[in-house]
Amino acid sequence: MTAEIISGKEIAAKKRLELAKEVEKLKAQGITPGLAVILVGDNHASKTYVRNKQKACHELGMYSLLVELPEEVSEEELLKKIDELNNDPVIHGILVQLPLPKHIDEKKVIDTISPTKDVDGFHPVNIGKMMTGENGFLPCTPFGIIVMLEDTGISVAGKHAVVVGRSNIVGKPVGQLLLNRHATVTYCHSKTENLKHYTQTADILVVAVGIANFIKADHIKEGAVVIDVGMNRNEAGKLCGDVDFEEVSKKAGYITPVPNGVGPMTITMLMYNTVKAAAESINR
Ligand SMILES: Nc1nc2c(c(=O)[nH]1)N[C@@H](CN(C=O)c1ccc(C(=O)N[C@@H](CCC(=O)O)C(=O)O)cc1)CN2
Repeated sequence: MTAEIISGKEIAAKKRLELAKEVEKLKAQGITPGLAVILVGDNHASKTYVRNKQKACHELGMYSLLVELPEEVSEEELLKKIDELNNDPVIHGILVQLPLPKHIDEKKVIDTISPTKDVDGFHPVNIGKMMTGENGFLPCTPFGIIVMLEDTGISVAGKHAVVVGRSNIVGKPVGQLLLNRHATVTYCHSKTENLKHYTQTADILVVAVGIANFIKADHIKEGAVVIDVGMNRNEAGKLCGDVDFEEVSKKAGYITPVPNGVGPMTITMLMYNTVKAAAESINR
């Protein structure tokens, strides 16, 4: 079997066309969705992601504000800036690009963002809402994975979904979102014994471990849906995922590539959440 490629790039482009129309409608009502991105320090990768977020805003006709703070900024100053943005009516969404320097408590920072502007979906209020299935903001990468599955016509209900990785940003929430859609979910992680025992029974396998080419063909079941959230550099410095695409794509039913798989969906769902925040601000 040769897997069908799920192109996040193509699905993201289609979703952005739909979003552009929503932005137009909001603008006709006098509201321009506005996103504030806070970048602390000069991490090269973070700068690229932030630039791409700004570009996406501009392409959709949204307002984007970049707040650049030096690596040495104090936690207090950062929290003060967030508070200012919480009270700024032209800003509907706020995100602090991660990772943050070691001297800043990430949890405190996330907790300071107003849940109504938390377009990353990382605030405990939004995480709680996700768990109970209430209306809130869903974290962008897990949300993007669900949209990719839906767009490809892959049904989740009743399927065995195995998530390898348990980060707060990807692993835990993607398992919850799959559970909310009636999958039977198994979480695996670095302490899991006999990983293959679980991955080989997965109808849907989501991998977010941060180890290049970690998942091999013998980890998966013939015809499985394989979602690769990894973003690593191989020995040659080439971008690659957590899944050995070369061999796994010969056995899987569907597979996401790296690049152009899950990655482009992350920024698209961020735009979606910002438009949603702007629309919901009308009724407050
Ligand atoms: N506040 C946040 N910080 C971080 C998040 C996040 O969702 N919110 N996620 C990641 C970084 N990230 C967005 O911020 C992100 C990473 C990768 C991509 C992407 O499109 N990747 C491309 C490849 C890019 C390349 O060539 O290097 C792909 O997979 O095709 C988008 C967003 C950590 N921080």
